[in-house]
Amino acid sequence: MDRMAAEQQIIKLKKRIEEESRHYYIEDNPQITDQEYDQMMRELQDLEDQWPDMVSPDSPTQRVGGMPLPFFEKIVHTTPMLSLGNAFDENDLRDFDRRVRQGLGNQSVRYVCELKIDGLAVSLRYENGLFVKGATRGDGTTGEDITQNLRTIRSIPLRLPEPITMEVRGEAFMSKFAFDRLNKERAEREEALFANPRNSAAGSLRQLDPKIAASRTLSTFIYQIGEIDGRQIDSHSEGLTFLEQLGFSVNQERRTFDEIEEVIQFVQSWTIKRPELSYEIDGMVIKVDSFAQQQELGFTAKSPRWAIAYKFPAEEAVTQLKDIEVS
Ligand SMILES: NC(=O)c1c(N)nc(OC2CCCC2)nc1O[C@@H]1CCC[C@@H]1O
Repeated sequence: MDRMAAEQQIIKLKKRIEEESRHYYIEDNPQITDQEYDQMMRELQDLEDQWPDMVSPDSPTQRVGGMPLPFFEKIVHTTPMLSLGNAFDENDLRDFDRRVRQGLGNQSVRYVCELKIDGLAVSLRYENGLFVKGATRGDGTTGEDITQNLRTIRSIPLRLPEPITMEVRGEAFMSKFAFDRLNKERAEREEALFANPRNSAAGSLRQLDPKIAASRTLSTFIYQIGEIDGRQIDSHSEGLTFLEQLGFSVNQERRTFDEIEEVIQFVQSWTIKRPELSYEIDGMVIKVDSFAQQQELGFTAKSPRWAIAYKFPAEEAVTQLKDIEVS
């Protein structure tokens, strides 16, 4: 195969692999067999070995980085990654709604209600459409640069369909199935077990060797646009739809409501349906949808006045005690 043909074939393979990855990791609906996928990856790897100058950072062969790092660099977030105030019962949600309506001088309010994914908050930076940097939340202002570990997560696009410069935030997590499988493997190797999926996701992303992170099946749900060049987005729900169009994994269980009583019904329904999910949630997040209204409401010292986390009642206390971090 001559250079021109190789270049065309590499472009074609990257496009096909990208599409199949989205079907498999984002839509959870694979269109080809694992063997066919592996075959395409092998063909791409062979071509890149023959034509090394044709390897680009967004190639799926470049997800698992090189050498383990000696330590993680610190990163200061361009905009702080906020924490959330908590609501523990329905009346706390009604109080939140009252504060919001007072703050808005009794305008009508639309809420977006989301599952609160029980994982590790991460920030992803894209420049001209390329994934360039990823960090843990840290203390909300300064996090750790875990770019090479985040690159191994298949649901994180290495390149966006448009050359956008933006930052997005979301939760990296491990599904219940992946968690059970990992602990089974660790038990067989007589290694300490992870107490829960959140700890196993955090422990996996804090591995200095990207090959270990790559061996752990991690997922993401992206839930916020940080800064973004140019584009005009007026509401949180619009932002989430935009994130989906860019190929991010965005949780589908979100709903919008105009009354807090409807939010309360929805929250109660998930308190019951929670065990059916393939991943762990520790509550719900309720946000004022309009960005103009979010701006009007502003922030307290550490969290937005326009959002609140409803925390599900803790399961029997003993499960909380087990929650001891393993390395
Ligand atoms: N864990 C979640 O599913 C989640 C979510 N669905 N939405 C947000 O919204 C952010 C942006 C505005 C304030 C918090 N945050 C979430 O988790 C955060 C990460 C750190 C504190 C909260 O747990």
